[in-house]
Amino acid sequence: MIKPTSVSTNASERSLPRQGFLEIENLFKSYRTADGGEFVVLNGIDLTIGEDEYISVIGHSGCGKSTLLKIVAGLEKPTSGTVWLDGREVRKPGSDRMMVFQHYGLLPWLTVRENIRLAVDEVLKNATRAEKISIVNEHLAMVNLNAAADKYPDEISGGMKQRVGIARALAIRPKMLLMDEPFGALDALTRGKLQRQVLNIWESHKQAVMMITHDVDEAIYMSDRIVLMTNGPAATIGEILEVPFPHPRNRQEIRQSKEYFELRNHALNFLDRYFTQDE
Ligand SMILES: Nc1ncnc2c1ncn2[C@@H]1O[C@H](COP(=O)(O)OP(=O)(O)OP(=O)(O)O)[C@@H](O)[C@H]1O
Repeated sequence: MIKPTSVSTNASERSLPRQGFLEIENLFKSYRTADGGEFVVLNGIDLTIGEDEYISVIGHSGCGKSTLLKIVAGLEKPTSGTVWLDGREVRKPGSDRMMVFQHYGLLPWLTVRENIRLAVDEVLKNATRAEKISIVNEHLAMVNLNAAADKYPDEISGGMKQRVGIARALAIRPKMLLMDEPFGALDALTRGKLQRQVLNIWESHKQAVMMITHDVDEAIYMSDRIVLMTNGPAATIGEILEVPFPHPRNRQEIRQSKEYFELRNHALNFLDRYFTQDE
């Protein structure tokens, strides 16, 4: 039997001391419409994420997942509410949070190595040249890209480009990794391999991760908790599901279990319920 963890929006609870590494408190986001009205995207999001917790966010298209991630990244401002990271309010982008996008965001005129190096130069300003070279090499190796280090983005596959994006994000040692459908553009085989690679890295250097996905199996395989969002407009968190499998996980093994089946069905039923309401 799947028991969603409670989703609290009780104001009195928010005055308790902060316990999470990332704390999203009573977050609202709306946009002005052309006719001067208000389009509410996020309607009161409360979420706490632990220092080494891997969280997935699932919801129907347009419900506001990317908006939520961009607010945590500091790329968008909330209309009201607050995001705290490690006790400090998030007001703008910072090197303590790195984003990985679905469409890579690599600079085409730089090689794989130079793309990673650029981020390291920008952020780790006090590192020596030798330290920077060693960080870049370490992260190239982490995602098995040594052989492609001197190639340009045009000369490598989509899966390899995504590995460069991940290496670049990790190389600056952020406190938190924010991933917006990082495997969404990849074929199934490459996606599976890269999911495992990201988990290997995360299992050896645990950190807070918030990942948007449309794939329930990916969310169960990778994350500690799954945040299910209701449909937009005015989306909020519907349920949060605990994933009961310890890391490291074996995809084939967990898929055989009754808990996997129940969790998957619970998440899919939640999404179906909201989809049906839309029709
Ligand atoms: N700058 C903006 N101005 C006005 N509306 C916006 C803006 N950015 C996003 N929206 C609207 O906010 C809603 C949520 O968008 P968002 O991209 O966060 O959804 P999403 O859940 O990530 O969608 P998808 O799964 O399709 O990527 C959408 O209706 C979108 O049109």
